[in-house]
Amino acid sequence: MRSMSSPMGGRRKSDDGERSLITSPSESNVNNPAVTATSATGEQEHTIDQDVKPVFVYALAFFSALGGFLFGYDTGVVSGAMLLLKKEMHLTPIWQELLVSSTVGAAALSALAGGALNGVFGRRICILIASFIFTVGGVVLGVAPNKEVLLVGRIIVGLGIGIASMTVPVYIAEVSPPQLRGQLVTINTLFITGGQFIASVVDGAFTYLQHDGWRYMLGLAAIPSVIQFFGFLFLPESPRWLMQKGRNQEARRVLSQIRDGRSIEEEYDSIKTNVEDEESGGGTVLWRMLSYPPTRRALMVGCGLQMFQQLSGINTVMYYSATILQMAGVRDDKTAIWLSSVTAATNFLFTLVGVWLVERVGRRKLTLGSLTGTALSLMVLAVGFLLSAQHSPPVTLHPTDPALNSTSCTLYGSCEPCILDPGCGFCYRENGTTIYDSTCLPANPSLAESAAWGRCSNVSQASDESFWAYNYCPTPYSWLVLLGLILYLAFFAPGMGPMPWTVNSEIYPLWARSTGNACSAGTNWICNVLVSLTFLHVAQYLTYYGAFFLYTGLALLGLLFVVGCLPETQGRRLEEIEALFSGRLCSCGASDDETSRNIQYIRGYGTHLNFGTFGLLDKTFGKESLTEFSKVHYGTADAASGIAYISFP
Ligand SMILES: O[C@H]1[C@H](O)[C@@H](O)[C@H](O)[C@@H](O)[C@H]1O
Repeated sequence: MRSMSSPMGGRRKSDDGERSLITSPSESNVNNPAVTATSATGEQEHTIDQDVKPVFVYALAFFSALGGFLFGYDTGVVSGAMLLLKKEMHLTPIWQELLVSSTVGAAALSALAGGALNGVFGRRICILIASFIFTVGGVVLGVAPNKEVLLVGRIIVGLGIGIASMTVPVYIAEVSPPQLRGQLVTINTLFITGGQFIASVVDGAFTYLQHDGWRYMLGLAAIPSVIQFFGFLFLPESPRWLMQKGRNQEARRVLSQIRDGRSIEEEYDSIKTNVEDEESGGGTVLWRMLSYPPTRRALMVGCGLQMFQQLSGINTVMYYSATILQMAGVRDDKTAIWLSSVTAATNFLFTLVGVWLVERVGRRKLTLGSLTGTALSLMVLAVGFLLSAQHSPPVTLHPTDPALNSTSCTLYGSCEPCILDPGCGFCYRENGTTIYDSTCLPANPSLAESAAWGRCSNVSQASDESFWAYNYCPTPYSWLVLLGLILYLAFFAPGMGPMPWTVNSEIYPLWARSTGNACSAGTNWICNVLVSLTFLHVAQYLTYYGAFFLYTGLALLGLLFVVGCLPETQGRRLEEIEALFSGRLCSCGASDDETSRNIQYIRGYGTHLNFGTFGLLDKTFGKESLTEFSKVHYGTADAASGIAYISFP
């Protein structure tokens, strides 16, 4: 038996058809002890669960979201740690890149493997494994004697991040009541951005400790992971997973514990029916997902959202924020690091706006609004870079030293092409807004923080006020780029940041949930590696403004995808969401506007139900609602349990 849904005419006011559907069972159906309806706005769910104060669920969400915090902390802390590490361990650019991207690469692999782990061991054990791995990784990084051990530590930490990133949203979604689910899962992304923010503050604080500062930066992550580990020793497994494993008594106990002793019968029955329904399939889960249209569509929507999250360039913007700030005139390294934490704080604060909005406007509108703003801000960033490039200061000094003959740096006539060549940087003096005595010089191959040769080769001791710009050009249009950066974060963080995680945690039926989340989280990490590793090359070939126009185009493509394919999942039970994907792919979103459509789920309990016959509907629900039910398109009832699901054309 499969739950069904479909549109049912226009949105009605609460005093007409919709209300009659909801109220009629209790008013007129004596044979039918429990009938509930859920509207697209989740109104009825609210009346059922509104007064539940699930304190315990908040505690579960908090301890789980520490996984999100570690995800954010470990991905965020590395940029500051690298500044110190590259000096102390004399890291070549290859090693720097390895230490940064090994974590993300390992996260991609373990997120994909996390699906199987989740299916076998359950959510709780997976979170325990992830926090254990985080702790080991933190300790290894903190005590690492050389770069090889550092690399091992970074890979270990990445393995933890991958498992946590796919398990935590699933766990939170499965323990939350429907009307709080979006908010609680979004809290996980709040913790991710919170982790990134704290990491930037820790980076700022420990840069003053030139020797071994990086040990504290990287090692401190072991503290929250130990807290999470011990917290989870006392927390329960997801009742949905327990039922899937046939541990029904345990599931009932956990459900009543997390619902603070409220009646759980209806929820328990609904999960149980869903589990029984799902046990019938054969073959691997991924194969079953791909061959069953609703889960195939859900998977495409889930992976598509994660892909567009990364392709709209969040990590490039985060990574590039220090450089953008340098363009804006912040030359001192330490100030740039501190100001980068302002960027991370903006990301965090606006994710908070997302937590507030998600249950008010729903996932679809939030994602659409966020992605529209993100595309526009990317355009502002691109135009800012374009104007900066068009007004790029010329090279005025052409030193004739023979040491320069072997480099390409002498070929460039202005700053823009010079800084886009990874081997060169721009050395200049300035007087107010006037740039003078400017040269394109080879960069110091290991540090790139100074020129390899001549003026600017020892910038900190230069008495003549020469500036060394390795990957930016001084420009009067930096304000536009800064504006683009702030707008970008303000729009991205409430919607495109958290919604891909939130939506993925709720669009798959139970049997496909861990595999679906593993695939989508894996897609997120793979696209993350792709975008961050290619950014500098893309910029080299397309220039910075070209790169940002490219991201604008990708964000616009993402917008089309969201408009067409993302249905609203707000307020629905996880067991009911599968029905949203029963239509053709990318027809679900387009017609699923709450204002033009009203989806209803009617679930009836009782031995009298037989939805094959409409006459019985009349008897069951009373005359008043017959007009609505005459539109019934499909209905099934399980004779044994007496639970029926019907849908409307
Ligand atoms: O949702 C998160 C969040 O937006 C982070 O800021 C970003 O770094 C991650 O890649 C993303 O998955």
